[in-house]
Amino acid sequence: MSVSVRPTARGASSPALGGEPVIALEGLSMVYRSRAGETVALQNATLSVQAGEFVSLIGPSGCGKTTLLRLIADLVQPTSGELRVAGKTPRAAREAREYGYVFQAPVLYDWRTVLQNVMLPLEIMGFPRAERQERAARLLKLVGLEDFHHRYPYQLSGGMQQRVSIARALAFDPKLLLMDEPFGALDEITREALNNELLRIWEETHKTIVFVTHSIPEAVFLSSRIVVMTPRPGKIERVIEVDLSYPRTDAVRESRRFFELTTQVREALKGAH
Ligand SMILES: Nc1ncnc2c1ncn2[C@@H]1O[C@H](COP(=O)(O)OP(=O)(O)OP(=O)(O)O)[C@@H](O)[C@H]1O
Repeated sequence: MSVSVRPTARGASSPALGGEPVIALEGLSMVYRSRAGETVALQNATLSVQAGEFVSLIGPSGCGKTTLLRLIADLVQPTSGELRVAGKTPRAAREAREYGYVFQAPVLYDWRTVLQNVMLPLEIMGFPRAERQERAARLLKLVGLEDFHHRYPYQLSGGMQQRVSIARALAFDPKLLLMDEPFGALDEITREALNNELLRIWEETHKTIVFVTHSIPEAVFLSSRIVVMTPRPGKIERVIEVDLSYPRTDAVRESRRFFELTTQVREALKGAH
């Protein structure tokens, strides 16, 4: 896979990348109905994500971040509004395997090796054996696990298991990666290491990433834009452009601008309350 150098702060100028947005939502609402009553999980959300952006969704518990990701992934259907993913309806996008999904906890099969876990979606879709192996090996190299093909999930740390999940989510080489707080359960040091890894993968593969997090520094470090959400009803409060240039290194975390941006996001979250 070739490594490309991105324009600096490409997120800040991402609309200039042009073309059809990878995700376009307009006036999107989602109301869950249960015996306990109705919950407005998302109200009148409008957002568009361009190819190659790294967009984080941040907000307090229950503000609809997972719901928004699940709507994009066609795991739930909106109550009203418009949603296009890769120019298609969410259903058509799911059927065309336009996205990969990484869950909060790694969902791996204990009885399959790392390699077999990554090959699973390809196996289900009937890819020939040689191609399955070649793709899975390439993806494991991408996530830094080329020496762990024949280990089982229980033999890996939590961070390594999430890397396997990321490799598997990329099996069909989707344009879009949806990540629901994938590093939330990890200690701070491992989390920062995986943040660095994820940015490297993003820069190498040119994916579009939508990333849910509760962590302000994580959102600022990774994103080209941060979508700040409010709870009850879940709304998009503000979208903050992150004008830090890529590639981002650990030094970025200690820069004045990083501090200013984390403060800006914190203030927006407070305002949202
Ligand atoms: N299947 C469901 N049925 C009923 N209500 C639901 C369902 N799923 C989510 N909700 C409600 O919708 C709202 C938004 O939930 P969602 O999981 O999207 O929030 P979130 O921002 O991802 O929260 P967290 O940060 O805690 O994961 C919450 O009030 C939640 O209780």
